[in-house]
Amino acid sequence: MISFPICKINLGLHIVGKRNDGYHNLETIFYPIALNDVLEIIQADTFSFKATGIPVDGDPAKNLCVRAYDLLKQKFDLPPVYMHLHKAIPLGAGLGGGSSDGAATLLLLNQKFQLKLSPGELIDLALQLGSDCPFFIINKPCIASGRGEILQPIDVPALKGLKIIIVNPGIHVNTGWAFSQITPTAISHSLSDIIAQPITTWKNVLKNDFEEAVFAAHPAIKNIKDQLYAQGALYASMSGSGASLFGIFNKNNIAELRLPENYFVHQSDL
Ligand SMILES: C[C@](O)(CO)[C@H](O)COP(=O)(O)OP(=O)(O)OC[C@H]1O[C@@H](n2ccc(N)nc2=O)[C@H](O)[C@@H]1O
Ligand SMILES: Nc1ncnc2c1ncn2[C@@H]1O[C@H](COP(=O)(O)OP(=O)(O)OP(=O)(O)O)[C@@H](O)[C@H]1O
Repeated sequence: MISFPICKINLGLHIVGKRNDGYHNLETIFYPIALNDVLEIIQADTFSFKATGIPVDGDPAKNLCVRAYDLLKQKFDLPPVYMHLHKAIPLGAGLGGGSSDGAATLLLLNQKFQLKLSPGELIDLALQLGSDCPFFIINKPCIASGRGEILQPIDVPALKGLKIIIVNPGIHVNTGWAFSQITPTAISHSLSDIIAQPITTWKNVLKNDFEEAVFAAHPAIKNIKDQLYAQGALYASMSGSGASLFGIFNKNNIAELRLPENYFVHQSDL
């Protein structure tokens, strides 16, 4: 069976409080983006995992696909499988690519071996893999709170018919470090009220709390946001804890950005 794990951007991201378990409560809107990896799972005589495409760092046994399989294996008598992950989503980019692969593995195995896990049970398992993982069980625009697992689907009419450009400069921002730089504050504007307004009103009110610290540490990341606005973006922001930036444009106003050749750039319709 094959699946196409997509990625996400965050429309607004507020860190609202530090929790006793070391994580933070946040409020954000997850928006799915049509940039995807490919994951194939086939029943086999022995377990194996192969990754191709953009190289994934670290121990393959800790890949989120393998961790998702192991998590289900603790609960169910799963047969061995061959898993092939082809990576196209940049890593450690604030786009949730690894989380999406982990969630896709849970969804595929649930379907293939008829495990009958409900969406709520899949979300609980996904949260054990990472805070961004539960969203990828749903894969529809959602307003999120808690660590990101309290999810409410939401319509974002302001984005209909527009185009997105994602730029990743390949700078790695450690997520734990980014959270450690934030002093949590109570949310002053309701995210759902903001995104119900026309996109031209978002610029000064829809904010990613990580930008200040990440831009201070990496001026090259801020420079991309400035370029996106200079090229006519209706709205531009960093996604997650970075380092990807996205700009939202009218279809007839696609940016011609002057970026270093090694930067990753993706364009798609919203
Ligand atoms: C920044 C976001 O991408 C926004 O969508 C996510 O909150 C990050 O989610 P993620 O990459 O799945 O992160 P995790 O693997 O769960 O956590 C990495 C580290 O980030 C910090 N962390 C993460 C999520 C959260 N709500 N509070 C935190 O404090 C913790 O130090 C944690 O050890
Ligand atoms: N399937 C996978 N795809 C990508 N990275 C993975 C995967 N499995 C494990 N990882 C590890 O997770 C790290 C973060 O990758 P991911 O693409 O999920 O970044 P991200 O969405 O920006 O997350 P973070 O916000 O934690 O940086 C990678 O550097 C890699 O070591």
